[in-house]
Amino acid sequence: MGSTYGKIFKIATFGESHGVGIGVVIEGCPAGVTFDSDFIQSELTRRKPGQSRITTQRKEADEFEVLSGVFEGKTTGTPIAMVIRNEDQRSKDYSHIAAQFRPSHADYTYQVKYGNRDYRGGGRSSARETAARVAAGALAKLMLAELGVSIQAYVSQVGAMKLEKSYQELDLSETENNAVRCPDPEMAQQMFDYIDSIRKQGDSIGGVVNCVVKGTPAGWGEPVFDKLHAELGKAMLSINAVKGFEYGSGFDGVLLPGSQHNDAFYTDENGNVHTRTNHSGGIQGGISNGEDIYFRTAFKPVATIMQDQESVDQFGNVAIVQGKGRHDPCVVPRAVPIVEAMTALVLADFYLRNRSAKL
Ligand SMILES: Cc1cc2nc3c(=O)[nH]c(=O)nc-3n(C[C@H](O)[C@H](O)[C@H](O)COP(=O)(O)O)c2cc1C
Ligand SMILES: C=C(O[C@@H]1CC(C(=O)O)=C[C@@H](OP(=O)(O)O)[C@H]1O)C(=O)O
Repeated sequence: MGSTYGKIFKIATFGESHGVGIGVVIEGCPAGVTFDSDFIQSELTRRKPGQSRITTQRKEADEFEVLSGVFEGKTTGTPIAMVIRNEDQRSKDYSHIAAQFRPSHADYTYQVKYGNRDYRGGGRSSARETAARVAAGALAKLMLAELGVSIQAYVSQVGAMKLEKSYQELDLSETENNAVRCPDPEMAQQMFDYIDSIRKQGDSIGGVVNCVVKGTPAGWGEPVFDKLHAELGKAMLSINAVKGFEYGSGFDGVLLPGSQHNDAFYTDENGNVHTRTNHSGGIQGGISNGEDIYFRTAFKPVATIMQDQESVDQFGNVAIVQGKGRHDPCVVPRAVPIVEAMTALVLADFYLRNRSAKL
């Protein structure tokens, strides 16, 4: 079983990329959440491999089976187990890394830590594991939707190609209309062509996924260690290939003096407190303030490229690792539903934790 994530709404994942399958056990999901299988399946379909020319060509249906915790379309409050069987493993692509290490993948560190690693498809280190998170995250999204919270992520950058518009200036309903998942159709086409050219060169490229959460009431989060932004950061940094996280004004916030950075409060016509700007990214002191929560997550160019690379074998001898197999030239299009799922897991957990904060 993988380490658990979450305090009340908890998940643990299991499985390897080239084993029998992968799956998730969810604990702490309240009874009575409508278990919309079609929605959960559609989220898995957004993440699955083989979606287009610019993703890995591994073909997986990623259909899930529920083993427990659901009765007559509703959660029962008992552990929910979901499993997805692997169908299209091609393990011979990995024979050469049984005793060698791909630069910047997890082969070396798993070897050092465990001494016994399933090298086929990277085993447990493969991003295939994120399908299990997406299944759990989809259920968390369903719960949050009942509370009026919605989460939307999109690709904002591929290599140096960057959307300069803020999420308020974009039509986010365009995001799912192209293979890149960039809401600006023109930019999406340029990004697609660029990723495709990188793929043809046998190389890879990184990118950024932005995420916006609407409808979070003020008061979710914890004041000290488990601050809402700290848990979001941990959730994002736990996704394969993630190198950076920033929320609200992020690193650019250092450019403004406090007089411009502070988010002035006002009360609207309905008597609700809001802020005029939102450099805080919807979080102050680790607790949501009711404004939109927004953040950015940076993904590196993936390790496995179709080129020979300098490395060593497990005895420390020089080795040239060949690039083989089916890989994502750029992960961000498929990372969008993963970012959303991890966000949903964090927020579902904080909703449940917040319920005991005051009488
Ligand atoms: C959606 C997604 C797809 C990925 N696809 C690949 C891939 O095809 N080939 C690869 O080498 N790495 C891929 N990765 C990244 C590796 O899983 C990751 O680099 C590896 O586990 C090492 O972890 P680290 O990069 O976080 O240190 C992918 C990551 C994500 C999020
Ligand atoms: C299988 C998936 O993506 C895989 C993620 C991955 C990696 O190293 O992370 C490497 C490739 O694995 P394989 O060679 O076994 O096909 C990708 O295809 C998936 O996301 O479901």
